[in-house]
Amino acid sequence: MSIIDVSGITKVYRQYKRFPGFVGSLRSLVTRQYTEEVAVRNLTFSIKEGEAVGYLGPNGAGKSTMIKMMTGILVPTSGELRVMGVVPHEARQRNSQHIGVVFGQRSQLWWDLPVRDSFDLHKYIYKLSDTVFQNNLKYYTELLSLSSFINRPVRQLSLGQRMRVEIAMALLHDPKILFLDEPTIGLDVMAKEQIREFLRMINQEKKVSIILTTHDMKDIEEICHRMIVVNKGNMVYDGSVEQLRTTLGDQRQVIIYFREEPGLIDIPEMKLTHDEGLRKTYLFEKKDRTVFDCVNQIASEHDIEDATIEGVDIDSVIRNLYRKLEEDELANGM
Ligand SMILES: Nc1ncnc2c1ncn2[C@@H]1O[C@H](COP(=O)(O)OP(=O)(O)OP(=O)(O)O)[C@@H](O)[C@H]1O
Repeated sequence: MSIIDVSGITKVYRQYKRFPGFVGSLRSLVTRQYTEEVAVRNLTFSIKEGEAVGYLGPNGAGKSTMIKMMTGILVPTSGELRVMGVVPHEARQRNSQHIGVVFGQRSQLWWDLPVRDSFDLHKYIYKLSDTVFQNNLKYYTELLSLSSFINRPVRQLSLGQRMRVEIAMALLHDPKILFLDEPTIGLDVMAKEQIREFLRMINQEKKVSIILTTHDMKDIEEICHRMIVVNKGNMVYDGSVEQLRTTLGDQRQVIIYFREEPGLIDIPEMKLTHDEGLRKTYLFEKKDRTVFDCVNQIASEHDIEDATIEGVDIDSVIRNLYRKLEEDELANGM
């Protein structure tokens, strides 16, 4: 059963031109000249109950805009969007019963109040029964190890502690869907890992559907089965990481340690991606020859000390996809 249905959604931002100075500001009011920015362009997808979906794309691709439309904060310019049958911006309150939202860069907590008071306010706003509230508070306090700072004001918490509180709060009213915009941004490796483990658990055990945006591919690898990749408002991929690897073909990362500078290596299958002097990294993409064949040719023409051949990791898969998009744009003169 699908819980989110997005059909032909477009969001255009209108930015009014401002003229400088006092006279300018009057002119801005009168002329109302504007430019338009298409942040999301004719997107269609649906998300099923229990799915964990990574929403990816380079900076400015339109990820936050899409999340804001699904949570009802922004109104689409055109198209149809339903979250559990509800049009989010038309019924924000009803929509908020089904969803939890975490914005990594913006807190939903009361800065000067103890954590516990923010939870109490949430109980009041969502009209939670004492039983549901107490049970969930206990459950998330334990799972996210909140007890040592639950009576401290939010402003005294570390970023990692605050993120755990934000996530607990977003889940207190038992939402079916959790939206997270960059939940691990700025966290250290351990804190990231703790949050990923928790999200994986509530997705698998509590069947909470998860939609998250991130620039950290490990978040996707460890939490999401599916990823939607957008670029300049358009969808460029929807499927599993494995499928994307296959779609991009047989790619390998080849690192060669040369004894002396080799100059240009002119082999169509081998693209230089990282140049650190005598240590060079190439992306091998299969055309007519095998990777061993290509490395052998380089070894016969140059003095090399060592070479390693690896399958590409998920970071490289996405980097290669973004690079391909850029190359296509350049080729199309965009
Ligand atoms: N309030 C706004 N007014 C005008 N333009 C906006 C507004 N918010 C976003 N944009 C523009 O819309 C486009 C998409 O922005 P959005 O924040 O959705 O991207 P994003 O994929 O979340 O980016 P990032 O990874 O950098 O957070 C960008 O070109 C941005 O400049």
